[in-house]
Amino acid sequence: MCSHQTGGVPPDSSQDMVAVGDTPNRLNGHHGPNSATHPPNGANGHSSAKERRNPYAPRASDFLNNVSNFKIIESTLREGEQFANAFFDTETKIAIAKALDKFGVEYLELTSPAASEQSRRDCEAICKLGLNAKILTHIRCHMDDARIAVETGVDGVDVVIGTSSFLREFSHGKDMTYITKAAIEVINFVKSKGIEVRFSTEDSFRSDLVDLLSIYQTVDKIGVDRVGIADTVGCANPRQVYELVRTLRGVVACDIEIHLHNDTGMAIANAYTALEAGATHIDTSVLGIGERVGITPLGGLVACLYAANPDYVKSKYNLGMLREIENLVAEAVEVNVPFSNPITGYVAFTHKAGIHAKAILNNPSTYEILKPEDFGLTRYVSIGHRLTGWNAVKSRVEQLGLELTDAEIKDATAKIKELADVRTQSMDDVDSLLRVYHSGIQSGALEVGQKEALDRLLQEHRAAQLAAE
Ligand SMILES: CC(=O)SCCNC(=O)CCNC(=O)[C@H](O)C(C)(C)COP(=O)(O)OP(=O)(O)OC[C@H]1O[C@@H](n2cnc3c(N)ncnc32)[C@H](O)[C@@H]1OP(=O)(O)O
Ligand SMILES: O=C(O)CCC(=O)C(=O)O
Ligand SMILES: [Zn+2]
Repeated sequence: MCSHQTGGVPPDSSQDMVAVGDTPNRLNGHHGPNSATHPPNGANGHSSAKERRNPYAPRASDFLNNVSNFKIIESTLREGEQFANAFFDTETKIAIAKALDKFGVEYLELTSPAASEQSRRDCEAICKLGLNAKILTHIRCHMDDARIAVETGVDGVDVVIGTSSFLREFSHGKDMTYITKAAIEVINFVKSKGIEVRFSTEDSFRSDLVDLLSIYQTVDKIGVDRVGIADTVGCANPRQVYELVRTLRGVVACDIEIHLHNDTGMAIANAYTALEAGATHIDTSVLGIGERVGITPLGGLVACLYAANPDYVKSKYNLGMLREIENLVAEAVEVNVPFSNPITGYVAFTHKAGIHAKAILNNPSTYEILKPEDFGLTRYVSIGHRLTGWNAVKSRVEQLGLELTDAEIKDATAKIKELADVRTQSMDDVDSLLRVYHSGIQSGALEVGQKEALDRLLQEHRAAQLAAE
């Protein structure tokens, strides 16, 4: 495992690619009329929703749909602590809790105070921080745990018990009659303390539907604040999630939370679908950490819901903090942010192929559904490779303040490709080539198509550089 990472910044960003939006000063040049840094459509070049209506875009019109009306129950400090690499000392827990609170999640779920004496003390300490987020703790459906939980100062208690035949037989060994009785007792007890209570069935998607609906109906009638569905083994697909949540929505009046494991890579899609079907609360953890491969990742869920309704997501959460939070947690559990992570993966906003680069430079909406600037991040266009095109090179020529005709730029592009067929060219390599090409043209030492003359100029340039070093 590696220890440190820097999500959101391509590793060689200074080497072989250019940040679109770099200042003229830094690039030692000016912006021409078709400058790559000033796409034509609006401030950031993204078209407005009205301008480009997509018939397949998410619809919020369905009366059950909560895609633009949900709350996040952030469980890094509970489910996340179940991640194989996790050990959070008090200081780290507090740092994570504060960061998530600043980000704007509505709830923080903490490890059961019954787990250990330090867990109980940490739970109390986080309750005393006076955060905006409501603090929940997560317990077994048992009075012993409930008694400890309500003394910690939490705003609510999340109660869970397995209902699938697997867990009834091999975990707690209790039948539905016992489970229902225990649920009623624990819920009434927590309610009597004047705090929120949620009841959840573990392994819901491998439980009997009649059992599930029956127990949810019972706890709803006695005034539980929320019921929870859990895809504990990550076996559910979006259609199954939609059907179960929608069915439950017709049976209970209280809020519906969903907890989704990512064993088959479905956790984000399933969370989205659950909201479409009427779920109100989604469990997340930073980077998805949790048991095995974990649960719905906070960043991935935010990306998905931002794509559906950017204004709503921007109004709720401090999106510029996402990278910092992921780095904080990644460091705490000694993992890297994955290269392909939504939003913060180091290539999340890097465009490479010439066809993409041209369109992106004209209007970023062509190949981007998320605006990097909304997350405090930067878009990059990679140039020094064999898939480059003259439009990307032209944008660099303009950023460098060089004056070349289109024919000359195409000629220089051919040279970049030739060199990049041998090895990827760093940004410095590209810049040197363009400067040498430009001065060759200016001095009359070079004309379009004079390959050998260009090779000679480049060799002279390299020799001069070596001598200077
Ligand atoms: C799917 C999930 O992630 S659920 C949340 C998981 N979280 C945790 O496990 C929190 C950390 N856990 C712990 O610290 C410990 O497991 C404790 C303190 C909860 C219990 O520890 P122990 O008493 O030593 O029991 P152990 O962990 O070996 O077994 C779990 C016990 O809880 C019972 N149990 C399991 N799930 C539940 C439940 N949802 N409700 C009530 N009892 C349960 C089991 O039957 C078993 O009881 P037993 O002592 O009669 O055998
Ligand atoms: O309490 C819940 O809803 C979920 C518990 C859990 O972590 C799981 O079932 O995977
Ligand atoms: Zn879980």
